[in-house]
Amino acid sequence: MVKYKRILLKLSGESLMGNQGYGIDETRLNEYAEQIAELVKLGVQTGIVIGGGNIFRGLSGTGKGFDRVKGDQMGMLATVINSLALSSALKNQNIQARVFTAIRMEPVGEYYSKEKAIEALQKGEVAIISAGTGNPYFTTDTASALRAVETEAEIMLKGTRVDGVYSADPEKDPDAQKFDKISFAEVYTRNLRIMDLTATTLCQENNLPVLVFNMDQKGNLKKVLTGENIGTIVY
Ligand SMILES: Nc1ncnc2c1ncn2[C@@H]1O[C@H](COP(=O)(O)OP(=O)(O)OP(=O)(O)O)[C@@H](O)[C@H]1O
Ligand SMILES: O=c1ccn([C@@H]2O[C@H](COP(=O)(O)O)[C@@H](O)[C@H]2O)c(=O)[nH]1
Repeated sequence: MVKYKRILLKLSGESLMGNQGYGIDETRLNEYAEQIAELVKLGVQTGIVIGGGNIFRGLSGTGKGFDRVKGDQMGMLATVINSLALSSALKNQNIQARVFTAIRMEPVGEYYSKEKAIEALQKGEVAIISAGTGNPYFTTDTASALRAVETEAEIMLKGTRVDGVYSADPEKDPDAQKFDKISFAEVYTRNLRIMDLTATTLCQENNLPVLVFNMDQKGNLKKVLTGENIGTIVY
């Protein structure tokens, strides 16, 4: 018995590089694909948005003299690369996946529409929705929130490399305390940056709960779906 019928899974691009420092680590990619395949076999309708931080982020480009809009477009293309890699890894697990792109670029992927993505989900195909929102100055957290709301997902699962939301960034503050649950209002008042503010607002305004959990630990995705108490729920 699974807890959710339709989900939107946000994967971190940065996690996809494993210990390499750049690009895609095949071991990590295949581990993600195995975890997702388990879910699909349980009948969970699965939409996915992947970040691009393992390849390029627009903001870091501006520091090197890139035009911000061009840099963001490069970042969005990075998410397409990650999405293609994931679709290929899922195919190796005998899972049907369709890559949608927010920027038109057939035959690399199908141009995204809510209807096409929902149709894929209803057929039991994984809908990997890439190229962010298609617009600069956003992030893939915001794209995830947007696609979750559009595709009527019950929850956004933010699979990341920390095991939940903390009172401060746990990668910087060893004394940070983990929350089991936290309201969106408290995320604002405590200025917690597990997602950017645009994404947080979109989730809050549309009553979309977010579960933050460690995706790099094998088996965690299934635990989330079978109702085990891991991660932090933001409501
Ligand atoms: N209060 C907090 N609680 C937990 N994590 C936090 C907090 N504040 C900042 N973080 C950071 O947020 C990161 C998770 O964000 P995310 O998974 O989106 O990573 P990313 O590097 O932005 O990936 P992407 O490549 O998708 O952009 C964690 O690695 C953690 O360091
Ligand atoms: O809607 C969007 C989403 C993303 N971008 C750009 O892509 C990179 C990679 O995404 P991350 O969320 O940081 O992993 C991001 O830094 C932006 O430059 C975008 O412009 N619009």
